[in-house]
Amino acid sequence: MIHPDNIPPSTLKGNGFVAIQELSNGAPNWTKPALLIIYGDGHENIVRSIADVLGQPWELAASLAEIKAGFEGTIYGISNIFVGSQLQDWDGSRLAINAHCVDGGQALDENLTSRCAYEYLYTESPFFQRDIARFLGFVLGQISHHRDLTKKARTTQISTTFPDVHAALPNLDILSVGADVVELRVDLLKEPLPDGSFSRMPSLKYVGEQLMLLRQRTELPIIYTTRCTKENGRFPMDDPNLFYEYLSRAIKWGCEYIDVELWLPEDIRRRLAEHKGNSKIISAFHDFSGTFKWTSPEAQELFRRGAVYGDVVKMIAFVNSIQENYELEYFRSTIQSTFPHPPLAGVNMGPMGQLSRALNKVFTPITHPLLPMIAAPGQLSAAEINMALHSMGQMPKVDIYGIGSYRSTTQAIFFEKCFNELSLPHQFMFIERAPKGSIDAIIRRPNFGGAYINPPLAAASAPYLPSLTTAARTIGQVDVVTLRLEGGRTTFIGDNATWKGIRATLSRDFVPSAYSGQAALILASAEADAAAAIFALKSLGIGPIYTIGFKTHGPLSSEVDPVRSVEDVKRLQQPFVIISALPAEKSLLVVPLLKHYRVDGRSPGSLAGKVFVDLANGPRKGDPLVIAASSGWTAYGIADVSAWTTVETLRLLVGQNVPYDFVRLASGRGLF
Ligand SMILES: O=C1C[C@@](O)(C(=O)O)C[C@@H](O)[C@@H]1O
Repeated sequence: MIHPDNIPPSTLKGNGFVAIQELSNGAPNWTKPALLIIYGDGHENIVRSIADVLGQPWELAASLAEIKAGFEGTIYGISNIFVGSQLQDWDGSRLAINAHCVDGGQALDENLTSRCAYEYLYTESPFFQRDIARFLGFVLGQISHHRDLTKKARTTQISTTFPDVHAALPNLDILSVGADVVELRVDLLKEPLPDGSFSRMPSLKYVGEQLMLLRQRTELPIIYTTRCTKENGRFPMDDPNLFYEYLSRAIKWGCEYIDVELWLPEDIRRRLAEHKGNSKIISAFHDFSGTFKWTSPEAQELFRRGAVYGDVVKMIAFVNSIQENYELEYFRSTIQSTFPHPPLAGVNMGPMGQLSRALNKVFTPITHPLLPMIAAPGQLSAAEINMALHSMGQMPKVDIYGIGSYRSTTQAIFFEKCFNELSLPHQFMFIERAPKGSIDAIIRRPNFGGAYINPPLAAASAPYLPSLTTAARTIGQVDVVTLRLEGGRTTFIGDNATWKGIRATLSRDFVPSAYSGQAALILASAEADAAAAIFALKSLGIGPIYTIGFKTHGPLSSEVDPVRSVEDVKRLQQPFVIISALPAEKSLLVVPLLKHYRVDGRSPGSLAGKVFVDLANGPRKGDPLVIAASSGWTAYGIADVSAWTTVETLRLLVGQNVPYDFVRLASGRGLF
């Protein structure tokens, strides 16, 4: 492992406001962050929105002295007019975020930008609460895409080459099917000038707004790239400080990844590493000469240098022969056996290098037919890579099963669509199962490659699945079966994706710490119907859970208490989240509770942003979601949860990332 001598850990940013602790039972214990929000004149609403997303109370203040004397758990907002020069000697006791509304016509105050730890660019119309949740979740260290991606067997990055992100938006969902990360080629952006021409380089204002736009529309983490002219980009190389300026701003904007070219002076790369906060650095090296040698000592040295500041090291060379792919593979295996960290993304450019694009496993750059141009010679699409892998025996064709009731046949059609879109070789088969029928015979079929089961299987009824994930065992239900090859033997693993679907739904518009220590109320006719929801809530560090209609007995029962009477309801801690797992015909029973605990988040000091999830599936008389929304709840239905569950299921079964919005788009209204 390579350790830079003089680099402090990645939390250098100094946003030590959030203590991230994993409790012994695995549930996180998030501390409520202390924030100071600077808002533009007339845009104080953003303070309430941010507090909503955090599940914390808020106040507006007229001076920093007032804020310093205030409660730590309260989110304070101060107008950029009042704050003036006071920020100059801000003691950092709260993380300062400059919230700038780009559609208000107000100019950005660069002085404020430089004094704040982060800058949140947003639009009021349209307004995206989920974008705030994503930004805060990331900068506060509560969400780490990188941690999840490093666990994935293969990852890809789609290199967008649009001069203006607006052009990408209509097709973004389709473009990103199969991609794990999206790259914004900042150097390829073309900022129009009033005279109809384009500026030599996009201004920071233009770049910030383009980044904001992209982030509002994709759930994928973003790589922010300023590729220089020598490495097939357009960023001029005469002033390296320009790279510092653009890249350090990307860190302030909360970009998940920044691409830092290795030719940049050491001082610039070091300073970026020292201030990267939760952003990750991709150290990038490109050689277009056609003479680069993977077998040379120089190649090893380049990796070592990249590894000093890089969380990922990317090395890319133009090649002229197929032989050079074998040399790259040898280089890759040597590097991987010598340095467990950081991961190497190594590919060859040019038609002769395409083999390496199929073999590389870390952040493989991909293109898509809908992009205006390829970002580098020889780039392949996700579908082309899958076909190549299959033809080389690296992705054998298997049968993936959908096992379920008639109702889940539309889900089956969606799976087939995805397999086609990604050119996966697998065959999809749907099998109807009697409600309590065994699936033993199915998993023993010769070409079985995995299955989803909807409705799920009771874990206790499936002794033929000896290996269960912790989630499946604790929840007591299996909704996905995957295969693992161990020592030449195949093991079947029973997993549960539903809890992840529920958790993803809960985290869409609220950060994880919003749930910690808060009360939840769950309604169901039986424990089994609510188990995945309880597990999801516990994974977010929720406080007490109250149940109505059932009692818990198994491993989920700690800190879960049944509500017995109306008197009990009156005494309960106000729930931050209500989940109804009642059957469709009973789903209106939740309505009095939604009304009783109606949300009033408009006034300062009050705790807003409460969540209602209705898991009912099927025809019913009235819709509690409508009533919940009109009582101030942020409400989600089974379509949301099922779409997220499908995203998770696809990841588990075929290792491919398909965005939530694509699932919603491609499955129409009838998925569930
Ligand atoms: O670094 C890379 C890799 C790349 O050059 C390629 O070869 O696919 C494409 C670029 O957009 C990206 O920044």
